[in-house]
Amino acid sequence: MSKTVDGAEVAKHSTKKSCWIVLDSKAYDVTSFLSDHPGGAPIILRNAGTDATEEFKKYHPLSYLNDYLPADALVGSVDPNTFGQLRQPKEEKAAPASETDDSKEVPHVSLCVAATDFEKAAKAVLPHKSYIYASGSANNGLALKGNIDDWGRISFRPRVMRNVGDVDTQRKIFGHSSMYPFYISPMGTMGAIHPEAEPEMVRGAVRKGAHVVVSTASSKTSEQIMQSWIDEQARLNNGSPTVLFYQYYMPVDRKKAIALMRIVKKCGYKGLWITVDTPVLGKRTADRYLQAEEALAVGIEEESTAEWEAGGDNDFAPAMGGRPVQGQLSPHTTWEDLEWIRKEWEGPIVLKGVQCAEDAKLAMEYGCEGILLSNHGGRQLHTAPSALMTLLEIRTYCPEVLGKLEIFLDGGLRDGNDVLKALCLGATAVGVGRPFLYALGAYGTKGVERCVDVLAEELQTGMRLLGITSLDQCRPEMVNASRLLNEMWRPEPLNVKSRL
Ligand code: HEM
Ligand SMILES: Cc1cc2nc3c(=O)[nH]c(=O)nc-3n(C[C@H](O)[C@H](O)[C@H](O)COP(=O)(O)O)c2cc1C
Repeated sequence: MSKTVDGAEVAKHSTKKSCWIVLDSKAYDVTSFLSDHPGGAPIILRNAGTDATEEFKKYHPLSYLNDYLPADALVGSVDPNTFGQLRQPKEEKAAPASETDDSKEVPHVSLCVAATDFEKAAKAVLPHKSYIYASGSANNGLALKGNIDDWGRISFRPRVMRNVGDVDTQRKIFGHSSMYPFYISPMGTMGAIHPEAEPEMVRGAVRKGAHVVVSTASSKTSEQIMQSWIDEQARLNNGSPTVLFYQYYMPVDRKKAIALMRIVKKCGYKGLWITVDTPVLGKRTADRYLQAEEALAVGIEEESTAEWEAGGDNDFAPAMGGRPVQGQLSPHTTWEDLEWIRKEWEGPIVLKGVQCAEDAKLAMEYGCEGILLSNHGGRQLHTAPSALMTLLEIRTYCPEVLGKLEIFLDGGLRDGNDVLKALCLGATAVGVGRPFLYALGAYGTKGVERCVDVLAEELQTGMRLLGITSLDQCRPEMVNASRLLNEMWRPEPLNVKSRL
């Protein structure tokens, strides 16, 4: 039996020298955990001496208390009659005036006419920290900018007079029909974006018949997310083609890695998207500024995270706030790991984050069923290539990959016509990330549905104007990629003579 403590006693421990926090009606002494917390010390300090259960649940399951806190951190159960004596949390830092829109009003969802419109709406309602998390990119943002720009640097070569009365936008991903050739990209920590988190996103997707790739770093468990799919399907008499795939950050610990894969399999996820572009976390500049400001605000200087991000002896995956997450991803992963993964996972495997022709070829040789050309939405390597650039490399240097693997692209897709360009160049389907996250943040399920509709309408119009009625008719000659091809990587010519 643990002892009982008063709220007033807990409230006294609200500094970095002695920091207690109430979670699930129990008080914990987290003083020594502060510097280990992957979400940073400031967020816990802001909640020191308070009941932080609801805030905590936004980001992680209660089971984390057992998983990550030492057993002696438990101080005792809080006397329910003394909850009123607990401290109230410190206000979250407001966004700097330059960062905010004048109005906090969310426009009516029907005013979101383009996928890019959801960002403004989300910025108006999301806590500043959540918006920074969603919108952030690596270093000075050039990789993200390149992603968006490159879609505009390919133009169409349409055919006319081809009877385009009816168009069919359906596409199969590993045999699973989707209403559209785009799916919702995996994005972690949706609890910071919407209180219902991933299930809210899934409900919108199921209603519209679009597939979803669920992130390992989700706020809800794989089981909870799958349950939301089951429930929504039941509500629709199992009438939606939507299926869920799983994005896998390989835990460092092999036992944990296998256990996670078994859960994913048992839940019924239809494919494993293994993220390979994140051996360490990229430098999320906007998050870093925010963390430094938060740390100063609660009276601690931001400790350097350089050591963590280099991987070191600890292994980490991305976290909101730009901090590494302990034990979720190994910088030591190699191609050979695919062998044991294959033994555990019979379904399709997609490598998420392939960024050059050589690796595309290796993925094929190692027996993967798909590759996702992606630079993680410009959040990882500074000036990493856009997915389009990588696709052009593959077409040039190892076109055999295109016939063998399912090819996916993501990053910067903001228009149904971008989707069409990818398909003309041989993609099976594409992933869309931030627009759906912003739509979720601003409008919940309704926003997710609207975002699907916006992209779908552009796609249908684009197909008609391009002169096709089904996606099988997409051809490389329907786009002009010359500008990008001019800039594509070429091997150094072998006959270059040294001037030395
Ligand atoms: C006191 C016990 C706590 C433990 C054991 C704990 C544990 C963790 C762990 C393991 C992570 C890594 C990310 C993940 O796996 O999801 C994390 C991230 C995070 N935590 Fe905590 N945490 C605690 C308290 C809190 C509290 C009280 C808050 C907020 C009020 C908070 C907010 C966050 C945030 C914002 C992140 C980054 C989100 C992410 O990347 O998923 N944590 N925490
Ligand atoms: C907020 C956010 C969180 C993300 N979380 C993950 C993740 O947990 N796992 C992963 O493989 N990719 C993650 N990504 C990358 C996306 O899956 C995808 O590659 C990228 O967002 C596509 O670019 P777009 O946002 O420009 O559409 C995340 C992206 C964002 C914006």
